[in-house]
Amino acid sequence: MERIVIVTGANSGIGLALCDRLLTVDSHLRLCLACRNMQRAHAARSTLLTSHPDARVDVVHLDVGSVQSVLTAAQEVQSRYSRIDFLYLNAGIMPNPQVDIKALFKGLFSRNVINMFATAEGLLTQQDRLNSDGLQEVFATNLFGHFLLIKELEPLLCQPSHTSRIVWTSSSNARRSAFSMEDIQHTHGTEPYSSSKYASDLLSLALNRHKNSQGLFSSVVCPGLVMTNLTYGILPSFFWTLIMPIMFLIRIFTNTFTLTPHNGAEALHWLFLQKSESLDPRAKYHSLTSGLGTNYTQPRQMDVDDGMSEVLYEKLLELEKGVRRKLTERNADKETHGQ
Ligand SMILES: NC(=O)C1=CN([C@@H]2O[C@H](COP(=O)(O)OP(=O)(O)OC[C@H]3O[C@@H](n4cnc5c(N)ncnc54)[C@H](OP(=O)(O)O)[C@@H]3O)[C@@H](O)[C@H]2O)C=CC1
Ligand SMILES: CC(C)=CCC[C@@H](C)[C@H]1CC[C@H]2C3=C(CC[C@]12C)[C@@]1(C)CCC(=O)[C@@H](C)[C@@H]1CC3
Repeated sequence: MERIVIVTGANSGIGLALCDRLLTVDSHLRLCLACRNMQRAHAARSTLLTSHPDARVDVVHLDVGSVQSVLTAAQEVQSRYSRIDFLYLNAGIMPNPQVDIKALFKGLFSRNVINMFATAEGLLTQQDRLNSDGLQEVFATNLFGHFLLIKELEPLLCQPSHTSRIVWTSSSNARRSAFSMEDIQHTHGTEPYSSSKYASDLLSLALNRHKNSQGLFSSVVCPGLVMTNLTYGILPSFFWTLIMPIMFLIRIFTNTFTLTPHNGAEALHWLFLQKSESLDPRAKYHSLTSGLGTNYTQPRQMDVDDGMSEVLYEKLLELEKGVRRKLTERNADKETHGQ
């Protein structure tokens, strides 16, 4: 049977590499690229069709950072497909990143050096802002938009006698201490990326608890450090190229420096080949690349618990209600003012 796979943020980096890898293992796939920029989406589609001329690749407009866009995209998806086999929640942002150079040098001479390179703990901060829905942009893009998408697509994801899978592109940068249940959007801190990724780890656990009985299974992945537009926003590409020999050296000690989008997509691709019964809801599946360049996937236990994941789930449901109410009011307002 033809499998239907949707990938958000599929036009570049890890998302695009994943699409290429999926089409290589299953040429009968029906792939849907869910992207915010249609020009880039069509360019990605053309690239994929060049290497896989017989593939079925669709494109749908989706800005996960906009509530209206998520609702419209979900309607479009429901009109096109009768079920979803895999939903890869991969779109993500890290706006205005700042590297703490002092902490980097201090870390280099500490016993924590390997962990520092693997997780960037204490090295990175970002500057977030409010989006047009009144939500923190990083939270809205990396987490909430995807949450809303799942809710909207439930009729396709939770079907009797059919198993559907969700895969979150999380990060080893996800940290409990960057996340606060009193401030789930991370309005007050300087690590919205870490917070949003930790929230996705919690949410995945909650989704498994609530939805496994309806045939929906959620997993979490860390692709490792990959050279993509996201990392080129941290340091310019020429700098990364300059330090490439050092990065290959570091890879020997951590294996988390996967570096290429193809390598980074390893665990996402691996999960596609696994049966839902074999998945561990508390594991984060890491893409790893050895010093000799061999790719493999390794599950590692996440720092999450059921209590916290349930509280977050309830908070997201509350927020969803509020956001929908606001949107209805805004649309009604537009109609009365003839816009
Ligand atoms: N690179 C790395 O080292 C790591 C990356 N990750 C995660 O991997 C995922 C993919 O990132 P990566 O491939 O590295 O970076 P890219 O910037 O190459 O890819 C991010 C993708 O997300 C899309 N996107 C961003 N915002 C939105 C939005 N509002 N709506 C729809 N699509 C959006 C981008 O679209 P557009 O082209 O229009 O901007 C792009 O296609 C992210 O979730 C990131 O956090 C995790 C760990 C490490
Ligand atoms: C490698 C050298 C010599 C210098 C680069 C230092 C940092 C810029 C770099 C070290 C660890 C990196 C890292 C990330 C970004 C760049 C670093 C901080 C991430 C946070 C990128 C996005 C993710 O989701 C994480 C998995 C990465 C963890 C490691």
